[in-house]
Amino acid sequence: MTPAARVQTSIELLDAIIASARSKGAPADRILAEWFRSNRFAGSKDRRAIRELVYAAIRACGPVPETGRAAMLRLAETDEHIRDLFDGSNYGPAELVNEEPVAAGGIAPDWLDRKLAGSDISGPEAQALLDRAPLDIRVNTLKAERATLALPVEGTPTSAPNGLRLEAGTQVEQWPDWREGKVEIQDTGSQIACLAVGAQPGENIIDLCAGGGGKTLSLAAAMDNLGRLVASDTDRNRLSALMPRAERAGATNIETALLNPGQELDALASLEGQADAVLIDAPCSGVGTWRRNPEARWRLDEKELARLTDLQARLLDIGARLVKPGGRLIYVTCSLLDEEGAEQFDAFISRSAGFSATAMDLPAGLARGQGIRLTPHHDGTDGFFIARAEKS
Ligand SMILES: C[S@@+](CC[C@H](N)C(=O)[O-])C[C@H]1O[C@@H](n2cnc3c(N)ncnc32)[C@H](O)[C@@H]1O
Repeated sequence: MTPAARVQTSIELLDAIIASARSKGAPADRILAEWFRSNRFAGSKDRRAIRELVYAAIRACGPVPETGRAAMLRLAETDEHIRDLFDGSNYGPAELVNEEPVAAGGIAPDWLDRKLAGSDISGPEAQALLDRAPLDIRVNTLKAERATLALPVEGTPTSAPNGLRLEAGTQVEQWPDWREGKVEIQDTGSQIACLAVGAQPGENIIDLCAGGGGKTLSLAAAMDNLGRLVASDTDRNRLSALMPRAERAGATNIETALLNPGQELDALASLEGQADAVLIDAPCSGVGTWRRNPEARWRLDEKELARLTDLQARLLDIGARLVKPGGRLIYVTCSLLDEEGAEQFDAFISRSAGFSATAMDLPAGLARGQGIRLTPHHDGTDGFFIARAEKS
């Protein structure tokens, strides 16, 4: 493909991504994967170039752009080379006309910009939300040790005790060490959130929103496979990805529980008041993961944010019922908005007799309300709010 044809293809893909964001349809990654699958003439260099153009254009636009062409023209404002490719050549974008609309730049749609600023995310903190994310792995201590594991490439130790940072794009999933479960791909922020649980061998721990088990596997390793670790979620597909991962990781103390939305406690009734620790890695806006999913900021609206904050409050109350006296509840979101983080946790503490916030000794982050916040700018991790409460 010519460079101009790659730009035109990216414009068409951006049109599809914008329409899909508006209708809450398929995510950008899936739209790209499908296009690559059905257009085999695009070679690996074309695919890489198109992916980079599409994601750079998404990052360059704050609010949802009107069209893919307007989004590409926003990117072209910072890259003259792209502008020159609007030359009307075969398969390339049509020539520029006077006063063509250019999509607005910035960090996010205005309403979200204001919410970020209200949570002290502005300037370089806001800009860093759109950086490219690094690739972090966690050495699985059930099978290996960071100090002695010889990997195909050398990683840089991160602030998480078992973490290593690799060059973005490293094909970790092709390594024998990954297939043998010695390493897991996991952002450093996620690894640090697991440290906040303080999981110990022999404990009874519930990972209430376990999803595909990223944090569950980390907890199983901290427990050295001793004790009981219940991984629950309402999403059957995500939860079903967990056991094969656990097998690869050699994690043997995990059991899964599929929950009914709205009746979560039904499947967990026998565990009420029993858990040494309950981790609530709550569904959230995902602001802290925009580096990986920059188009997520075009999908969020105030109604969805309100739905998420209501769900988070409900999950906190459900989690609280499961904690035993003297046990702990750990609340985590990958959002940087206070209404999903510090304020949500404050409200929980205020309405929950017997629970009080406790200090955590984590290797990164800054105090935020009664918890700790990690940010891409300050910590070089995905953004997280992490807080812990103890039940008297
Ligand atoms: C942030 S993700 C969890 C990520 C996971 N802990 C990990 O580390 O890979 C939030 C999860 O909450 C789940 N969820 C949504 N509503 C829920 C509910 N009512 N009860 C339990 N889990 C729920 C979602 O399906 C999603 O998997």
